[in-house]
Amino acid sequence: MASSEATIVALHYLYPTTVFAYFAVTSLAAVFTLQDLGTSKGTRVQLPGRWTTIGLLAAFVSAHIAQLITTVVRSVAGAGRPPRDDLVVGQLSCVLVFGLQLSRIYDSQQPLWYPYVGSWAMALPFEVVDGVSTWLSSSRTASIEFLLVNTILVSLRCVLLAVLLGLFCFRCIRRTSLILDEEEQPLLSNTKPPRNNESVSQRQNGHSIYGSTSTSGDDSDDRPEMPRDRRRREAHEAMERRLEAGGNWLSYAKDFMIFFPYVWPVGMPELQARAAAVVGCLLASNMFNLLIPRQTGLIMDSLSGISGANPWLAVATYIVLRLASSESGIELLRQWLWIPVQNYSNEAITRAAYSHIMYLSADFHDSKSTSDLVMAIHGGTSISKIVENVLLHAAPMLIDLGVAVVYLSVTFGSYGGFTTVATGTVFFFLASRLIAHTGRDSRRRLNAHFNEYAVRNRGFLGWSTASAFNQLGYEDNRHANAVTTRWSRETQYALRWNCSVALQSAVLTFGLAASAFFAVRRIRLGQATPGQFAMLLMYWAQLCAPLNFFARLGKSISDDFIDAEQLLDIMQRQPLVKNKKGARPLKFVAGEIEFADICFSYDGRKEVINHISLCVPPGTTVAFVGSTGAGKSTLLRLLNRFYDVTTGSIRFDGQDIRDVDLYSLRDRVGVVPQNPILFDDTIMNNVRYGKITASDEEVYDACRAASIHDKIKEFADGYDTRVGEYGVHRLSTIMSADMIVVVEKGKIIEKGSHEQLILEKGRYADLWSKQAFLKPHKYTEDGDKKLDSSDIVNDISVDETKAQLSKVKPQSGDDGTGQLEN
Ligand SMILES: Nc1ncnc2c1ncn2[C@@H]1O[C@H](COP(=O)(O)OP(=O)(O)OP(=O)(O)O)[C@@H](O)[C@H]1O
Repeated sequence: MASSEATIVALHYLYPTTVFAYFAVTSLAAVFTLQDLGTSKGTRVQLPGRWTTIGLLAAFVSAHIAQLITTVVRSVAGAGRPPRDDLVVGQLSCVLVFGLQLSRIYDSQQPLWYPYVGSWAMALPFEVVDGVSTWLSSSRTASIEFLLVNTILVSLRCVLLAVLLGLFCFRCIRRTSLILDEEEQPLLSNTKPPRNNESVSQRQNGHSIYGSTSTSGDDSDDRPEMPRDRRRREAHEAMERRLEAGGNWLSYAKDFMIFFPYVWPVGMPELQARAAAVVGCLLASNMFNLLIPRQTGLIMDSLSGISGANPWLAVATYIVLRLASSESGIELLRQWLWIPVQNYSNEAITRAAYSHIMYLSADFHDSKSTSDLVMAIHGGTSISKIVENVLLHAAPMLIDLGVAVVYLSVTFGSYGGFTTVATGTVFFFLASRLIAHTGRDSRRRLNAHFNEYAVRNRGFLGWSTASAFNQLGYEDNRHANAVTTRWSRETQYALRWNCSVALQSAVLTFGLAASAFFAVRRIRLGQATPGQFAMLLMYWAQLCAPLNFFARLGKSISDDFIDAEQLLDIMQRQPLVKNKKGARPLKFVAGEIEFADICFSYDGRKEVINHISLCVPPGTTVAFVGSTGAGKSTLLRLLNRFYDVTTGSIRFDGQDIRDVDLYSLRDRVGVVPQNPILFDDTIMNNVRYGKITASDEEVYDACRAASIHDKIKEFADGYDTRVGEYGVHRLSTIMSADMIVVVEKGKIIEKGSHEQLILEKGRYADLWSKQAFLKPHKYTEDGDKKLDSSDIVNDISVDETKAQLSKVKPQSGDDGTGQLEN
């Protein structure tokens, strides 16, 4: 008899535990393998109508609640004592497990079937066995009314489960016949394809598919997408693409392994030892988390005389434990150990990312804005945050929670364990849902905030235009709307945030209330001491932090992955222009350059350089002249191998520049670009930039060779004169060049000396006649001369200018935007 009783007790615990374990494992597997993400990999069997399922499951949960009430009423009213633990905890657990299923089905438009259907199939035999065993064990002791109600409720639950399973089977059969029908349908459906810019997440039932990190949803504004939003959207889409390609989170995370050498201090035993010691500290913290509340209980028991222990000793032990676990104890040690490891990781990632980016070729740099690159490097530090979150926070907290459940179950019986698990589960689901909602409100709030600033800035910047068009009122209104929207969203966010905090705290308080109730009951039965009650209160307060952390963990990891996405994409790129295998250093002979019938296109569609052939003999000066966009800069970029020509070849002293070592080539080619950001420095440092290790004497020699040494010496500060930004292209240099090459639409249309081209009265003369090179400079508000990036310093005298202009006859139909490169 005792053994059958024990079997029934075990059954009451086994039923919800088995179903919950199955449901949790299969749900996690579905999330992990992305099966819960909808239909992108083909249609799948759906649960019977969502609302039908919700209705049937709600009735099933209600039947459990009804049975719980019946059990409590029967025990208290009949026997005058509380019901057995297994009966109450068993029923409560069933309410929790199936209540969770209910809330998840309610939340999801297309729930994945097998975690649910599988658990219903498992529940059915448990229900039958439970019903029969209760009948057999209580038939002699219980009243006929109780047996009747119990039988009705158990039968109802069995019927509900059978209906749910039956409906699902019916669905399966119908789907099979639909598939057979579909095989006879035309291949092309009438369904509209998704819009190009529609992200995968938006295609999945209007929901974000990867948790709460959606950038879609109703947080969009009418305003144009800001760089911050664009970066986030692109990273989010890249994440979705890679997730879909990988098929599960493990494959997805595997790509991030390229960061491993930066996160884990490979080859640095001291740092590795520190990381290992940190794990020890975490385990010690886990121990303190248990020992401190326990010691509080022991103090209480010693003070009340229950335990007979020395209260002074108990308090002293408490103080020691407290100190050891505090910021002056184990925390300090942990930080001391961990900070160098953490900083190593941030430093290594930042340095590796910068280096990698700097060695990528021009195609990459031309396609990215500086802010994109800066933000990508910044986002890379999230990698170490993920590792820290998982290893240093999640793992110890999981241990804390596990210990809590076991310890409370041992001290206060199954009720104690159950209330902890139940509160934790409800809190987790509630908090993660609330976080998703507040996350959306937070994005809306931030967007409104940035919009307000943008409108205000535009208003100030465009004040003269708004005044001239008499639109100050319109701008004022626009600003007022932006401010109102921003503050209404701030209010919305603040309210939702506070409500969500209140709700979470209420769940914890109810959990505490239930635990306290069960604890008091046990103390009154003499099964626990008042000291253990004090321990419970303290322990419970300690559990809030891990619960809060876990509720945010999913979103925080997913956000960190998104932040690191851009850097991952960059780190996976390889330069398009790189050294050939076995490339030899350039052999410098005299410095002859030959463009041999070269063609080039940036995008593979539009020819930017179109069959150009040109030979530049050693020691000659060639100036490239032509309209904006003619291809002058591109020619020089090709010479420097920023890109490789599509056809033809560029030869340096007879060697194809693609065959020689890239860096030996660049050692020989000096370029001063139109926007020489790095050249706002002294003449000495500018000349030395070509060879950083050059001595002053070598710099003088180079300038003597270029016949500018004497001129530089004439300046007040000589070689220490600062050239300033954008001050290095001179008109006189172009006029005195040995050869001027006029480029138009990627072709050479004229070449010769200045005098020859002026006399030819072609395009070059045309540019002169339009005074394209002689346009007055713009002046800043302070009266300083301001140069555009493409400006050329007009350093020829007024008389010389007049003389040159008199040689050319004005012609019509020119855009007058000619520029020079030399
Ligand atoms: N990175 C790039 N990607 C795609 N197209 C480019 C890129 N750089 C230049 N182009 C295009 O190639 C053409 C030639 O540009 P290039 O800069 O060589 O002209 P340019 O003669 O030097 O003009 P400017 O005098 O204004 O500097 C233009 O149509 C330009 O828009």
